[in-house]
Amino acid sequence: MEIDLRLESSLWVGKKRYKAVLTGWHFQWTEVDKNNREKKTTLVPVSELIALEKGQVEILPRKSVEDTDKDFTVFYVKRSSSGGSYGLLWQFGRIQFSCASRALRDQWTSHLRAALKTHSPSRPHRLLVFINPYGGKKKGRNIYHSLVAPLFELAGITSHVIVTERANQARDHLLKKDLSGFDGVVCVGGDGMFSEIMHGMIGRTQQEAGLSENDLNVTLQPCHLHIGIIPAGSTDCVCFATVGVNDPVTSALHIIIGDSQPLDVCSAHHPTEPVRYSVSLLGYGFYGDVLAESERHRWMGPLRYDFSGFMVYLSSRSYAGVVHYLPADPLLSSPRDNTRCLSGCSVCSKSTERLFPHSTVSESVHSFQCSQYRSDRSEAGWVSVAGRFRCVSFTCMSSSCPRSPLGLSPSAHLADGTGDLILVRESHPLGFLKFLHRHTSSEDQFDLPFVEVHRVKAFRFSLPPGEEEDSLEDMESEAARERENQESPQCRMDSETKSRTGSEQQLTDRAKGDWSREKSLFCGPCCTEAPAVSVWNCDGEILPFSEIQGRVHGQLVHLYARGIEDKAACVG
Ligand SMILES: CCCCCCCCCCCCC/C=C/[C@@H](O)[C@H](COP(=O)(O)O)NC(=O)CCCCCCCCCCCCCCC
Ligand SMILES: Nc1ncnc2c1ncn2[C@@H]1O[C@H](COP(=O)(O)OP(=O)(O)O)[C@@H](O)[C@H]1O
Ligand SMILES: [Ca+2]
Repeated sequence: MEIDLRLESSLWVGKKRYKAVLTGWHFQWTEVDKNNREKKTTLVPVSELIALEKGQVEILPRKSVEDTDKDFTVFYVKRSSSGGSYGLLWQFGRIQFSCASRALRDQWTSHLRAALKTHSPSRPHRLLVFINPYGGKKKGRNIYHSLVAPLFELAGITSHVIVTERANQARDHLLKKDLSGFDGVVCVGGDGMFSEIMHGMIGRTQQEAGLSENDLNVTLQPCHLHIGIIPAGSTDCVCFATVGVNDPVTSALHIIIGDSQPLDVCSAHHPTEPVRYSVSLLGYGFYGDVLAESERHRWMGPLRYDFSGFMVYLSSRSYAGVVHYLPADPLLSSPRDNTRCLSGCSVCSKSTERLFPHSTVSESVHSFQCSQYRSDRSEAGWVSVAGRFRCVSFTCMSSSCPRSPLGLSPSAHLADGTGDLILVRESHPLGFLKFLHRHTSSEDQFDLPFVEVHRVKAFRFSLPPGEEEDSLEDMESEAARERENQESPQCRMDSETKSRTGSEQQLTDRAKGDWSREKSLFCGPCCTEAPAVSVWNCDGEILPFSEIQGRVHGQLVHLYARGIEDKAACVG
């Protein structure tokens, strides 16, 4: 039964009179001057009310200034255009109303509370918060306690906070500990920390569903707990690409009002390794090398990527490989259609209907995706491209971030069940610089003769025939044999043996995180040959192998976000 939540009366803010109206979905107030003329109206969707308190209340520091029995204070989401070129910043607005009587005040507060309950039902009440104290500029703890916790408290959210003491603590907690009673998980950190939490959540969901996540053919179950991201990392790409800004208060407000944004996830498989998941970047070649190089310069903080990017650019490497991909339906969208995935995106909404056609989400997802993928696994429809590449990148979303406001693939969609595969062939260094530089402006980085981009559902990358990768154990034992043989520092291998053992040694070193031998691999100035293989950058984590199979799982996780809001539509 629909409760009548409509209420209208005069209210006062200081000495000014306002006409206040609650329609159920919206709460609005309009200043009325002495001649009864209406002036500016503020309209707030009920779903964007943050909190409601009797009396006159301040936060930061939180105190009740004056608890008069005719007053109430409303906290709500207020938008402002960000300094950058992209999304909208959210701040909290606060207004104190005075009523003609205590009875009217109580009527307003009870109506507003009832409207909130009816029209904003999916707000979290209890959250599990993980803070990485070492992410980005190491300010995670401070950001959470000074900017976020007071807002959660105001909104009546209780949180269990864990400041991590080691890498993968959050992942292990999510895999093993009791999560009952929590409505969502909050990640205070960067993309690496988000990745850890995502791995924990996806793993836990599959465990509970009795599914083997390492099996490429298994259709994974979507996670039911939402993830909130408070940006406190180096790239903050997942936050930036799903909210439009990397601002802790904006993200906290999206969490409080229980926004929901589904997100595609790519699973990356290798025969001998556990599955890894990626949302922002699976990159071989340039981005793999940048990440590997940057690990040596972690002390530089976020700048390590720029420094390493510069160094790797100078090394001007390219790598041989064969890429196979399964194109997505070109009638639905294309990576070069010049559209942007914005809040309420119709391509993503249609995908939701396609991915989850019935009301019981889990059953329908399972049957639909299984049949879809079975046909995907046949070679029918797959396309292959061989060559030498400066980079092979795959992203499930635009991957916009402060470094690249439109992102790796500006027209990619957050939740359409596809990802964009970007192939950059060997080219003149200046051409590659042009490609990179276009990421920082609105110029089309795909409009270059050595670049191609494909919207795909799955892909795989292999080394050229005859150069396939052995298992890591094989490589390690071969590398050990090789080291024994190399007691004399002379350059004595024939070029074929050299490149083969060289590439295997590199992978072995990289697998162990040992980059120190990189230069000495090619015994001095007489051998200036570049390394034959690179590694994968999986959302900021090194995957120490070359051959990989990737598959997109549509809308596998949900974030407390709503996509990027259209500036023109939202700021009046
Ligand atoms: C000439 C300017 C070139 C600017 C090129 C910008 C490309 C930016 C693409 C960014 C994609 C980001 C995808 C996200 C990846 C993150 O998951 C992941 C982990 O993040 P976390 O540490 O916060 O946990 N981040 C990364 O792997 C970092 C990748 C960043 C690559 C930056 C490369 C900078 C390149 C500078 C080249 C300079 C060449 C100058 C030659 C004269
Ligand atoms: N307490 C900790 N000590 C060391 N590493 C941690 C800790 N907590 C999380 N990590 C790891 O730190 C890595 C980087 O974290 P992230 O928050 O993404 O920062 P950044 O954006 O600067 O890389 C993540 O892979 C995460 O697993
Ligand atoms: Ca997508």
